[in-house]
Amino acid sequence: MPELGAGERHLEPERHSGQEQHSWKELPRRLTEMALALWKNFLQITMKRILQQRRLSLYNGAHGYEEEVIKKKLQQFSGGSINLSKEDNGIAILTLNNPKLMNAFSGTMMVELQEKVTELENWKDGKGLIIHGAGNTFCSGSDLNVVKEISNSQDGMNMCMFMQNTLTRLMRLPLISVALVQGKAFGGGAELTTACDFRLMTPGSEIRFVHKHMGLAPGWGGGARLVRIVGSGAALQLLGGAARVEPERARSLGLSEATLGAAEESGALAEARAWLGQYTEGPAAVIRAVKKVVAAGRELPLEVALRTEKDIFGTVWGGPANLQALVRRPKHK
Ligand SMILES: CC[C@@H](C(=O)O)C(=O)SCCNC(=O)CCNC(=O)[C@H](O)C(C)(C)COP(=O)(O)OP(=O)(O)OC[C@H]1O[C@@H](n2cnc3c(N)ncnc32)[C@H](O)[C@@H]1OP(=O)(O)O
Repeated sequence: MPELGAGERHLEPERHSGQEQHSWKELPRRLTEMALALWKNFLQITMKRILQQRRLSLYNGAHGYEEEVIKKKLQQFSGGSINLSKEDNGIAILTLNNPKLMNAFSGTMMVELQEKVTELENWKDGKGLIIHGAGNTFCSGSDLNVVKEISNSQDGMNMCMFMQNTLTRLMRLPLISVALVQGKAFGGGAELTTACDFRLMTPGSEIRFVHKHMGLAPGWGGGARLVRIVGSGAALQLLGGAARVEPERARSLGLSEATLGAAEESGALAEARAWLGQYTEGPAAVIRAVKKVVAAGRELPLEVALRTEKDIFGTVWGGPANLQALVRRPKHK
């Protein structure tokens, strides 16, 4: 062994007592436990972030999205209105009201749609929503007079982000939503139908993603949602072909749930109410919980969706409706 200088010492391999040798063997298990704990912590943080994100808009300042600036620009283009009627039975009717222009969206209608979605987010007794157009037609997309005025990149991107924010919030409302399609749902109007949970069509009505003919692709989120509704192949055909989708084809694609008997407004609305009523019968808290569970399953990664479902379950378990049912003991014949 070489001689050491003052203050130096031999670096001997550490010798361990029996107990210390035992703890080294435990190391893989302890490391696994630590890794698992870290993974669970990561998942919980991710879930919290996703849930927070879901409450925040899709776009914000980080994306160069200045909402007040955009709203001010859109409000320069007036015309038509978005009317909302919230009923005691928990069903709301939202009417796209610009019949002179086939219910095309003016700038002020885009801003009003956002305001109505905010009102619906704050309606705690809401269970269902029917969106339809005035004058026996659904919606012809953006008002082309407005489109001409905002055809520059910045304004176009701003309108795109504004409408995506609004339609994403519409899609996530804790209400079961139906687009009642009479007449034409073209361009942005077709995209609006995909932000609803269901579409019901009247005889002779048509959903058509005409974007290609406008030198465009969808911009209100309708492309992404269409893929989730009909699959990527059918979505590519409908978008690439700017295809006319009449009630029968819509049914076969799963784009529409039913073709109604009535073509005129009052009859079609009555049928749509009856159809939706099948799924909104019951306490608002329960119907809203059901929609939230499905919305989570539709959008979130499985483990996050499961934890979200657990949290939602906790809001109804032992609640008034649950306790009353336990007393009633309904027979599900
Ligand atoms: C992200 C997509 C989004 C965007 O890029 O911002 C869009 O949605 S772009 C717009 C896409 N929509 C269209 O291109 C539809 C254009 N309109 C039509 O194809 C037809 O109007 C119709 C919907 C098939 C109905 O045809 P018809 O029944 O023959 O009625 P008219 O054509 O006579 O329409 C009546 C009246 O309404 C005016 N109109 C219709 N759609 C729009 C619109 N999108 N913007 C502005 N004005 C529209 C039409 O011009 C008629 O008015 P008058 O000419 O004054 O009579």
